[in-house]
Amino acid sequence: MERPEIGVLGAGAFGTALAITLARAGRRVSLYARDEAQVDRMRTTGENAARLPGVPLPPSLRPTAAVAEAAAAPILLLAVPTQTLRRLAETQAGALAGRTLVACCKGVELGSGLLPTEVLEQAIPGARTAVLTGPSFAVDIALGKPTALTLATAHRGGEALQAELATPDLRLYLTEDALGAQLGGALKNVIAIAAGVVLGAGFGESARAALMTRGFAEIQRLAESRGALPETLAGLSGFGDLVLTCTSEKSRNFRHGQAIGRGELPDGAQTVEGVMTAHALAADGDSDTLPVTCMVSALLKGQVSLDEAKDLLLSRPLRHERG
Ligand SMILES: NC(=O)C1=CN([C@@H]2O[C@H](COP(=O)(O)OP(=O)(O)OC[C@H]3O[C@@H](n4cnc5c(N)ncnc54)[C@H](O)[C@@H]3O)[C@@H](O)[C@H]2O)C=CC1
Ligand SMILES: O=C(CO)COP(=O)(O)O
Repeated sequence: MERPEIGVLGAGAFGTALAITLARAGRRVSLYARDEAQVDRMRTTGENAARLPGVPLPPSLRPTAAVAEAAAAPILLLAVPTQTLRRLAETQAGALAGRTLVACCKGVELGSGLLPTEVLEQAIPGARTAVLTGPSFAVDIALGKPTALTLATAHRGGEALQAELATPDLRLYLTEDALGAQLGGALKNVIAIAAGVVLGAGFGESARAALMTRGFAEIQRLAESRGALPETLAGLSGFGDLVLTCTSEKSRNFRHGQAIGRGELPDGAQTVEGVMTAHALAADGDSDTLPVTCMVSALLKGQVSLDEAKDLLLSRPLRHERG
């Protein structure tokens, strides 16, 4: 029996990489981009030069500018930035209804404080949702390098979905803790900005390790207070992604922080999820429970200087390590 087609909505770096690995594994995949010119270029050149230059699109991958064509598939991967997810879901609610919707984004929505699956469930009542998250750079997935991710869904049918989305290069670990998986993925971007600031400002790798440790404690504190499972946070979508994003210059969040730490202007054209997520969480939190997040938000808004941020980041009051 032929396996169902998969629709990927959003032809950025991550959506294109996921479409490529699935198509390479023999799946029929349609990749929706809202920009017709981009679709024409992908069809004629056989690559997504804007986001993943040099990686060929397999023949079973069909770029399309018709959302209904991609959304005809029973499983849809929504690979757009968190802050644009609601608009996509609301404007295409009819086409998305009745499908399995897999959020492939990491962040917290500004204003509502909601996580991606919560946004989808609000925009499309009764939606069957999941989230695909964890440590992976799009370029690694696209090039067929081995990657392990978390597939999280609180709905039934997780095993079947796992079987549909796993590829030889993309190993998927299943959990029902969609809350923990999403909070880990959202917060690690904020900590990665802070890690970039620390290195960019020349505070050194030892300071970054201290910051990552405190950042991880912050992720655990917030997520567990909301009911996430500790093992989720210790897994790929939490600790795993924190390590990758805080230690690689391939990360846009890390590079964003690095530029700020160096006193340079960050590249405003990139998707840097941690910026809005920091503001969203800081709006709702306080510097006792979310010290790094609140500091990153204040630094990004220009409310504290780099020197003040350094003190806040690295010179916390002496106390017991477990505190
Ligand atoms: N790039 C990476 O290595 C990874 C990215 N992610 C996550 O994937 C999500 C997307 O990031 P990227 O693909 O890297 O960003 P990107 O900036 O490369 O692409 C975002 C794409 O979304 C499209 N888009 C925005 N609003 C849309 C709408 N309403 N309808 C259709 N398309 C729309 C844009 O045109 C753009 O092509 C983010 O949440 C990111 O954290 C997750 C893992 C790895
Ligand atoms: O989420 C990612 C790695 O897992 C990609 O990180 P950036 O969005 O910082 O590039």
